[in-house]
Amino acid sequence: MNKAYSLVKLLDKNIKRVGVFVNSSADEINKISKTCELDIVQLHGDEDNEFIEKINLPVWKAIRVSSKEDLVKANDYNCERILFDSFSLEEYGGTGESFDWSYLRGKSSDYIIAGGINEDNVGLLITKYSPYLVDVSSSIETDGYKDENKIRKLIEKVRECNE
Ligand SMILES: O=C(O)c1ccccc1NCC(=O)[C@H](O)[C@H](O)COP(=O)(O)O
Repeated sequence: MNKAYSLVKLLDKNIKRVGVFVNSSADEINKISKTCELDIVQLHGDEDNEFIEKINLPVWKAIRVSSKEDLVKANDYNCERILFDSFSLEEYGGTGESFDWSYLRGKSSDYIIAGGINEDNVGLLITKYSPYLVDVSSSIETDGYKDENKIRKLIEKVRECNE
């Protein structure tokens, strides 16, 4: 937690601090949120509404998509935002794989989209589906660490969508 907090302290004040958790206890999440001065809690595990109610911060709940029926699950949760990510049997997130975006059927400005987003496909995702946010992980890493050059390239592609 000390390392997380030292990184959080380096962030520009305008950047939202989002903590990603997978099946942690509510007590632990609330404690880490407070210590690390998070703004948002992003839940990628099997958390339900009863659990979400115990979280002291706004919650973004991840739904892992393997069929178009999974998108309807967005209605099941009381939370600030829904994030659609790819389903994997092995991982709760960070798979580097996209789900079939055609399931979104048009504009998706209420939703956060994740899963296999990279500098080659982020433009299409934004122009075609207008998500509330895109959430990117493995494509901007090198050897398991975030790579500044890759992050810059991805941000350039995102900015090109608004030109
Ligand atoms: O990134 C991880 O390793 C991870 C592991 C377990 C649960 C969630 C995780 N990441 C959460 C994210 O929001 C990722 O950005 C999202 O799953 C997309 O990842 P990627 O497909 O690698 O861009």
